[in-house]
Amino acid sequence: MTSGSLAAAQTPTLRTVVIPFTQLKDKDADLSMKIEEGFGPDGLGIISISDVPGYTVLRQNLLNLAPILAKLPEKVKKDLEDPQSRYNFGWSHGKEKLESGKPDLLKGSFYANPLLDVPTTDALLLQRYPAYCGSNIWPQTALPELEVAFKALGKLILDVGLLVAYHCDKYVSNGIDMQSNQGIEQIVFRSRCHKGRLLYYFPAEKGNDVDDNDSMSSWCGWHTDHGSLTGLTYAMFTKDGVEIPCPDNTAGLYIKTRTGQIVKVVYKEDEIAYQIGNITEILSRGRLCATPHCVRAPKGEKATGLERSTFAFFMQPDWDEKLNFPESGHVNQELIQANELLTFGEYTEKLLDKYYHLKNVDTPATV
Ligand SMILES: O=C(O)CCC(=O)C(=O)O
Ligand SMILES: [Fe+2]
Repeated sequence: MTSGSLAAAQTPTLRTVVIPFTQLKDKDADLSMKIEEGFGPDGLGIISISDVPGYTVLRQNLLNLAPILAKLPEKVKKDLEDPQSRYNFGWSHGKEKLESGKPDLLKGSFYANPLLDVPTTDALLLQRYPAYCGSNIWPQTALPELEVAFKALGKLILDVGLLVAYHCDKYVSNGIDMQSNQGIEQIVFRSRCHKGRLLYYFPAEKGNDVDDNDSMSSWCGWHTDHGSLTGLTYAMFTKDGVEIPCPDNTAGLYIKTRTGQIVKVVYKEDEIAYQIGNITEILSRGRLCATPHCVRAPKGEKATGLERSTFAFFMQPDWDEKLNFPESGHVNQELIQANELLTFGEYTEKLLDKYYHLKNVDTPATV
């Protein structure tokens, strides 16, 4: 056994904190214990919502399309690319970099705003914030079902996410003075630049493990998401397009807890998982913590031909949202002067200026 697989074998597998939808939609319910257990300073960093009406079918409808999209002719996929937005809209394959610095050919992504096809036509804004303000590109002839399925699932994950955000705000405002319109719920509700990402992890070829360094983050590198809140589906594993249960239980999503322990997290197929992004950690003054996570590829014989499809929905503030940054004690605070009022777009721009070399290190649509 190599050191990497030894580490995986010793890594505990933990269940997410689960909130049934009926409780979540009750605005009078006191979910503070669960929010703290999931997102608080000692929390695991992930909460899943069970029994969301209509979710199972919408998940299947979209995830089934990921392998079909990835196998469209190269020419068709090329027409779905958008270099202007640095591949933050439409099809993206091999445009991002892995932790090793090599181009990421392991997965293909399709990005779109599930709520707005054209968030703005302002040329200056488009030039300044192409990753946020760009327009959707749908495969209208090659795969017309994609637009319908993407928008339907995205809308549902956002609606449930707004309820999660409501309960997060209730928990946070219990401890600190927060202006009512500065909560996550309002920020997410007002935004015009949400981003959905349909992910397809290509299968390993026989005898050619994707995981040459045997690391935990072999399929998707360690990162925290940049925005407010991320919704995640349970991934679908397929072989030759036919759904199968994942044959390697060390493959999947891993999280680094607040104490630095790495755990594999599991949730059920019909649950929607939510994680906290960096901006929420900053605005909540650390009461809700961003979630470091990565994805481990399956290994060995069993991995041959195994494909993984999933969907992430990045709920992020509008580019124009003025953010009330705390004076101190948060990540990236060196970028912000005391009492400086920055919009989310300006803040992202500063991050990109400072960390340009990190741009596209496996965190597209997140910075
Ligand atoms: O593939 C996954 O399950 C997670 C992907 C992810 O973390 C991301 O796209 O930010
Ligand atoms: Fe992520």
